[in-house]
Amino acid sequence: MTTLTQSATWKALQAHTSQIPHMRTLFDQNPQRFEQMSVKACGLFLDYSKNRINSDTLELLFSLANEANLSEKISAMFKGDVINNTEQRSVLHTALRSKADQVIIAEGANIVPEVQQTLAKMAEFVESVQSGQWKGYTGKAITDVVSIGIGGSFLGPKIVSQALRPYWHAGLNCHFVANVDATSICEKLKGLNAETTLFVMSSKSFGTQETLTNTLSAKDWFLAQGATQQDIAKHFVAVTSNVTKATEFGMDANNIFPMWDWVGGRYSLWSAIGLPIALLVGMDNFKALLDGAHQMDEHFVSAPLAQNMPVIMAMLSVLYGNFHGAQSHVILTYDHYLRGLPAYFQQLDMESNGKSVTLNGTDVDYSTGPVIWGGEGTNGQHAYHQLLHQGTALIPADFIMPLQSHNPLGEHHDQLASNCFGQTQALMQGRTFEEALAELSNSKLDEQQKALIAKHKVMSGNKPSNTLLMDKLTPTTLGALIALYEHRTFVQGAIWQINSFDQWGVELGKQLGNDVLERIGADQDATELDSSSNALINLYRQGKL
Ligand SMILES: O=P(O)(O)OC[C@H]1O[C@](O)(CO)[C@@H](O)[C@@H]1O
Repeated sequence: MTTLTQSATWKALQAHTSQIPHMRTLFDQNPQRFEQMSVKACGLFLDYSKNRINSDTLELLFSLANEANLSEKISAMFKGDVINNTEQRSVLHTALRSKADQVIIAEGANIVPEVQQTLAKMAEFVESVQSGQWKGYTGKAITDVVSIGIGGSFLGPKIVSQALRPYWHAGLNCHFVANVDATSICEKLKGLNAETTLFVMSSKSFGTQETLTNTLSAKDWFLAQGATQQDIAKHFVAVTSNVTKATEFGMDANNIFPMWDWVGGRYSLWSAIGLPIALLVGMDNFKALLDGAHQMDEHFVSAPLAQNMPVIMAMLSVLYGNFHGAQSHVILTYDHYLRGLPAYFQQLDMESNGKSVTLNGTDVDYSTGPVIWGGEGTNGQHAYHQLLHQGTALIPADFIMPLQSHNPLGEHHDQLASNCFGQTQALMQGRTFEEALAELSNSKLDEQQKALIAKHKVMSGNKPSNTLLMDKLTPTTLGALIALYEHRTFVQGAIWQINSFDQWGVELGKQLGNDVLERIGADQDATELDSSSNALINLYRQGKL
């Protein structure tokens, strides 16, 4: 048994949460609830008043954070301590958005100058591609970028580029390939012109099967269009921490942008892995993105726990996961440009906190990371919101919305906002049997039928949600928003005493995948695995059922 579940605060929270009244009552009891339970930081506004909390709950949650030595753990990360203990690595994605004059030490050296040099190299490259100075093998400017990478080397560039669509440089388009399924790359290459296409291959390790295979296929395609081996340097660049492997693979040394072991894949969009973003939105906007994240870093390290946005959001998630039995958390973006964010936060949180042993190897006896999922509003309202309102699972929700649209059109944004706020209200207050019955008062149904229908219309309410607002979706507010969720994930991991920065489960999948690939290519049927795996491999080898 871990000491966490034996602590007095843990037990006090267990007792306390069962006595918290319905949120309707909490709002009736305290007219100041919104003012007291909202916080503004780095261009973001968080209303967390629609949660199953009162001041005692918050006090207990912050005690839990203090007992976990949260402040010490935060400073350990920021100063480069080796907190990823299973891979013996510092965790310094925050250094990627630090100020140029900061000194941050990893493995005995100040890493800020390298970060700045890489940003300068990116700036030079971005400028030359955007201006048309960078020419393809027939002397034409680049019109299309194909970004090849997977996991953090895909989701960050793709989702941030999508979110910053209004900032794209005219004349450049970007296509993202991640999956090893040939359909993905074949569909993306259709219609592209090799003379004007630039491939950015992103792989921290330079050893990921999908990315290597897709890059080789991209090279084959490029050469098949009439280009020669010497032309490759004008059309292929790589981002990696394994420069040796990239050069051995055939990448021109001048076309390699470095990154480092102290940056986790799912935290890497701030590094040169963000090159496709910078190519699309320009270096000034990329730096504004970094600046937004830096602002959130400063808030995270300096704000007291009770006003610290990432800490508040993390502790609320701990509350629901550990004391109310919630097993999933939904992210609902009320902005079409942010439609990819749930997938980004899904990798960030689930790859980080999907763990079941503590840092020192003890089995946890409490829930850790929830299932993260979601989508864009209002689409979800006509689909899975039904379960949020009336299902048996408790699913805390984050609603995210900019106050101003990049595309103001008639009443669209008013309607979008009213749906967003209306949903949080409905989740919180629900509908009682009496209210449902009253709504049926003018119907022609008899009393028995009315009672039956009313029963089906009851919504218990008391469903928690956060509402996150920003003036407008800009590179800066987006940077702050993503860093907010990074730190939220970190705080949860700190409470649960797990390593949020390794991913051994994912690594096993890679290993077994390679093993199966060998068996698929072997001369004889597979016989050494379990009967199901053998049979599936052999069916595949036959190519038909
Ligand atoms: O950048 P790489 O080394 O190709 O890895 C890609 C992704 O693979 C993972 O290790 C999981 O598959 C992620 O953490 C990482 O972002």
